[in-house]
Amino acid sequence: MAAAAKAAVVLPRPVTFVTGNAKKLEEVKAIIGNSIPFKSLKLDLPELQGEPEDISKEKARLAALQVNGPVLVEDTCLCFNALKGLPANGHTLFEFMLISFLLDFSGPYIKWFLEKLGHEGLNNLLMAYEDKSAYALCAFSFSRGPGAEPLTFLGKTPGKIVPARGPTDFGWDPVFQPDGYDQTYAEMEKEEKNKISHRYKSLELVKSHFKEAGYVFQTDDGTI
Ligand SMILES: O=c1nc[nH]c2c1ncn2[C@H]1C[C@H](O)[C@@H](COP(=O)(O)OP(=O)(O)OP(=O)(O)O)O1
Ligand SMILES: [Mg+2]
Repeated sequence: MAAAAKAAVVLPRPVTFVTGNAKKLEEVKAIIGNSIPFKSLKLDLPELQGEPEDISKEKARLAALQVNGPVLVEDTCLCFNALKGLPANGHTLFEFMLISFLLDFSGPYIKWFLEKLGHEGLNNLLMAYEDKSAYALCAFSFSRGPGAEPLTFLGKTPGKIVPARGPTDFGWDPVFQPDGYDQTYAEMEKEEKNKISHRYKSLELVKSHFKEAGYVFQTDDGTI
């Protein structure tokens, strides 16, 4: 008798990528191509702050409930290395409070910092430090549906913070220069960014997971 094949996990088609950010969606479309059947939904999900991985997982839980099906979400951070190893002495109380806030939260709070301080302000945060190194971190989470524990996939691209160069249509792209390149993310061709970015690396892991898991996608009428 032939050995029984491992039962395939059948999921309703397609996977919904939930984001409120059109530029993210553009990149995700370009990177995923047709390797995963997906559609997108624009929802601004509430984001609990904390570790990037936890924010992403929680986003996936909420998204799965709203969509009532399989979802992908992602949370992206920009983290400054100098602000981690910083001694507290020699700083005013205000700076100390700001620094302790940044130590824990600079990554996940990048959206807020970018909105309030702009590109120049992000550079100024590092003015006193020689170490301008940073990393872009993307945490994709996939949930098979409401109640399913999300799986998280982290992609990280190291680089440094520089004065803004290039088009300003996507977040902090103009101030992030990846290691090994003399262009900022904003100055790079899209295809180039999508070959090395935090988002690309995270999505490569998502794609591998989908391949290994061998999910089978079923449409409403039951066809696969
Ligand atoms: O590749 C990127 N290059 C430059 N900037 C970027 C990138 N990816 C995200 N960003 C910005 C958008 C937001 O200011 C913050 C992340 O916040 P994050 O919550 O993940 O994004 P979001 O709220 O815009 O969209 P979503 O609805 O998917 O949560 O960094
Ligand atoms: Mg968000």
